[in-house]
Amino acid sequence: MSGHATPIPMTSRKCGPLKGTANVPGDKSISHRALIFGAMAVGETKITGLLEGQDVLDTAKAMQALGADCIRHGAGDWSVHGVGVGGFHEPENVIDCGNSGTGVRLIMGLVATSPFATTFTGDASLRKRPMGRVSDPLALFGATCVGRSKGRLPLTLVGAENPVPAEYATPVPSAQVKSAVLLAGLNAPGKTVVIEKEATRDHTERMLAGFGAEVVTEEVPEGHKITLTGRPELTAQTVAVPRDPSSAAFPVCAALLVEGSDILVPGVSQNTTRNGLYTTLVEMGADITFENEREEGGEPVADLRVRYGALRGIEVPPARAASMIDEYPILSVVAACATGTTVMRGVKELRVKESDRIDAMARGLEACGVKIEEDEDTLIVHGLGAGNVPGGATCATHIDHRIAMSFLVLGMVSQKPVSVDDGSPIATSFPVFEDLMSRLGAHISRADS
Ligand SMILES: O=C(O)C1=C[C@@H](OP(=O)(O)O)[C@@H](O)[C@H](O)C1
Ligand SMILES: C=C(OP(=O)(O)O)C(=O)O
Repeated sequence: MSGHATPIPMTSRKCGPLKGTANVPGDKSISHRALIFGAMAVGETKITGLLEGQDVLDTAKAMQALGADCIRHGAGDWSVHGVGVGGFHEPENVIDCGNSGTGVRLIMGLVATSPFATTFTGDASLRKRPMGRVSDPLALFGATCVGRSKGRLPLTLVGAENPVPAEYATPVPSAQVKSAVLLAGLNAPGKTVVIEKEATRDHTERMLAGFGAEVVTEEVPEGHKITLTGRPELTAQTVAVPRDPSSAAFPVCAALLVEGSDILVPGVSQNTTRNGLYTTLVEMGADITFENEREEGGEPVADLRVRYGALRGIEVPPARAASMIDEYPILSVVAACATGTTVMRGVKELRVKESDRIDAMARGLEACGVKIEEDEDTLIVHGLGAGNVPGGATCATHIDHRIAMSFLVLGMVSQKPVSVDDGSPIATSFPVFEDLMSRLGAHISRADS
């Protein structure tokens, strides 16, 4: 049964200017998909820059359990020997996706059109998250799911023996739901269609095309329509994973807030379905330059030069939410240190992430002396201005890596240190966070050190 590591309390305190180069790890979304597509392709897929965070390692184990061989050659350097579309076998044991919503939801899609049973579980955070948003559309292909009440994990999915293609309009903006449907569609005959009102991250569509599937995205009155032709032959590829803009957000925001900082964050994906935070920070007055813009591994990337400067609160357009969904926790820290009010609306999806992120940030910021307002779909932060956040609290992270990293960034600029009750979940997405931030000049310590 999935557990979760022994809690690691951590504290972050005021530091001098952050300086140097921050080589953040590979993109988590692309890393999951590189392993999954490699597992479904014929031949050997070579991956460089793979994120070796626990979420991605759990997906590698799952691919292995389904019959694909995932081999590590060195840091971030992996190969996958795929079994071809429809070539998976029934796993002998429960698939444990740990803390990863992306892992479990994409793999549910992957096995929904294969004629065997797969049982999924995860840690205490993942077992609270809604899976009905994926099992509902997968039923259209002929799959059945039995889980705990409200579709919670553990659940068993029995894949369709004679899958039929499906057409599905996603009721929530979710790349995980979209991807689960498209992955199921790969082993169904005919055309599978997903319609989403707002564009969400498009790594699945890009990678489907890159591995040789026929996939067409069109603008229609309802939003974006993606049509996939089923039962393609996917051919093994070489995948260079760009650096993760969601991980880069932490050193970038820390450098914007810590007086005198000047850092370089090279090779960060600037995919427009992911870069909403950077647009928002620039609107707040951030000194970020996007240097050496180029294409790497099929994604637009840039080197970010980031310098400290005063920031002002803004109203974040709700239409931008999907492109910065994982960045609201760190944005709310930036907002607390800006002058004026930052209004974040249209963010209710944050309530079903690794934790209820609106609640987790609101309670922690309040404990650190920041005034906030919230409702089901909104978080409003009343900024105190640079250097004026009192801090001095221990914030609960609720098994959520982004909450832990956000409060540790706050500790770098608050008057008194900020602690988190458990920094262990940071290893799911950014295992080198402490080391990387310390090299830049941050003071982060563990309770036992
Ligand atoms: O598809 C993906 O890789 C992801 C999609 C997003 O989740 P939703 O699909 O739930 O919005 C995001 O929050 C998550 O970190 C990664
Ligand atoms: C929401 C996240 O991941 P997942 O849904 O894959 O657990 C995240 O990394 O912020």
